[in-house]
Amino acid sequence: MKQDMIAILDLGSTRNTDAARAVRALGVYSEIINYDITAQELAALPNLRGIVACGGPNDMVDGVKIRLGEPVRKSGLPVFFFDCEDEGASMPMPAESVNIENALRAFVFDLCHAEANWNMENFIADQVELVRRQVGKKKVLLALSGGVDSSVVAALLLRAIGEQLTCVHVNHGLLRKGEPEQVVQVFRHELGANLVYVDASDRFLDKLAGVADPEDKRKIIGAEFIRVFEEEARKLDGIEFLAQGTIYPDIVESGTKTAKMVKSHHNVGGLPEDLQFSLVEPLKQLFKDEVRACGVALGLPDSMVYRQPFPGPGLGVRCLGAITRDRLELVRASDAILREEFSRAGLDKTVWQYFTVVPDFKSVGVRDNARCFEYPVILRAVNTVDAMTAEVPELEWKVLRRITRRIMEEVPGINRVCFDLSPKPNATIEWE
Ligand SMILES: Nc1ncnc2c1ncn2[C@@H]1O[C@H](COP(=O)(O)OP(=O)(O)OP(=O)(O)O)[C@@H](O)[C@H]1O
Repeated sequence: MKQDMIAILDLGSTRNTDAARAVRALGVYSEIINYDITAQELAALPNLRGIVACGGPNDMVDGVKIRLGEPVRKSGLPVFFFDCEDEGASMPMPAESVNIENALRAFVFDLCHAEANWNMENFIADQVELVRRQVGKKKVLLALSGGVDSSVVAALLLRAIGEQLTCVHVNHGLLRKGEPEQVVQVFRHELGANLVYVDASDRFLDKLAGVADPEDKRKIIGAEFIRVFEEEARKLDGIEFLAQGTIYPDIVESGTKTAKMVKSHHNVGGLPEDLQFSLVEPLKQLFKDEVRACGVALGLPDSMVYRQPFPGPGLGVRCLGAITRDRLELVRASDAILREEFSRAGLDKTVWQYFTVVPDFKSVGVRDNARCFEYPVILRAVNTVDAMTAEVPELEWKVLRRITRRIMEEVPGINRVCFDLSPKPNATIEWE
């Protein structure tokens, strides 16, 4: 293993993540570990040089106050107390962030003698070694959406185990223009992956026919995805592992031993009992920006690595009400124009998320000197830091006018373009 490690011991702090990021900012790899880690688990952590113990308000578990356990005390490793009031503190709590940073730096380098060798090359080399050790000669299955996380997992596993990996990409008919083609091009043709491409569009759209309620739509799409994936998995022989694009924020949001759940994390959950695989999750310690850096280092195209967030149910929640094929095409075509023009204006680098929505009602207009009765399209663009709140950025009229003109000219069936000015709250980012 190439990287030194400093472990962040979770003693109930709300700042474990900050601590991990602070250590990584010094160029040293860090992982968060549970307060009740055993001596054996501790000994298994590769190149562990020291421990940052993080105490805080969540220090009561099942009515008992948690404290530094015996395995850590007896490990002989240097311990730094970060924002921590444990009586065994070896350092006073620094008052200011600059002091914390200096104290942490002195701890990591002078006391633990860690080397600043955390970088993507070393991370990838270590994960390749760990995956090979975990998987041996066995086969691994990956549901590849073409999103950032599963794409980076695919690229990493291809490097680690090549032929032993099979990727399944499901086209549910709700993907953006060019997306399934890009997945096939990049993974099958450029990276030489075993890729099963399933065109299940008809199946999904038939199931969704006449379903107008957004929650019902999401449920149907999720359930059908599991069914399709299960069918494909059953066709393959001798698969023992399932790879997932779990990343660190997924784990934090699912709750740790000391922090409550924010939201349940859904990867490819819901497979039947007899299809339970062991999991391979090589990105589970990475933050989103690090996942992107990893994708770049593995040679994935920028358009895949820096793509904007896209909901699991895809365009299905942007084709409002009961989905019809004609309106879905209007969403797809207008979204492609919006993305093209945002990228031309450089807005793809500054705006977090941007897309179009097509409602299920028409309005009156004029086309070729005659009355027309067609659908409107709504443009949506938002900026957010944490997706809990979102603001609408000020865009140049010039850009909005150009998008409007192109949609009117190039997308038959649209006679009106609207711009959604609503922040979150009271609106949400997506319409459904
Ligand atoms: N159309 C699809 N084909 C194959 N796998 C899919 C598809 N959609 C979702 N998945 C699988 O389900 C996982 C969770 O999907 P979700 O839409 O929540 O994306 P995510 O967590 O943002 O991950 P990603 O960035 O890989 O899309 C994906 O990582 C992928 O493994």
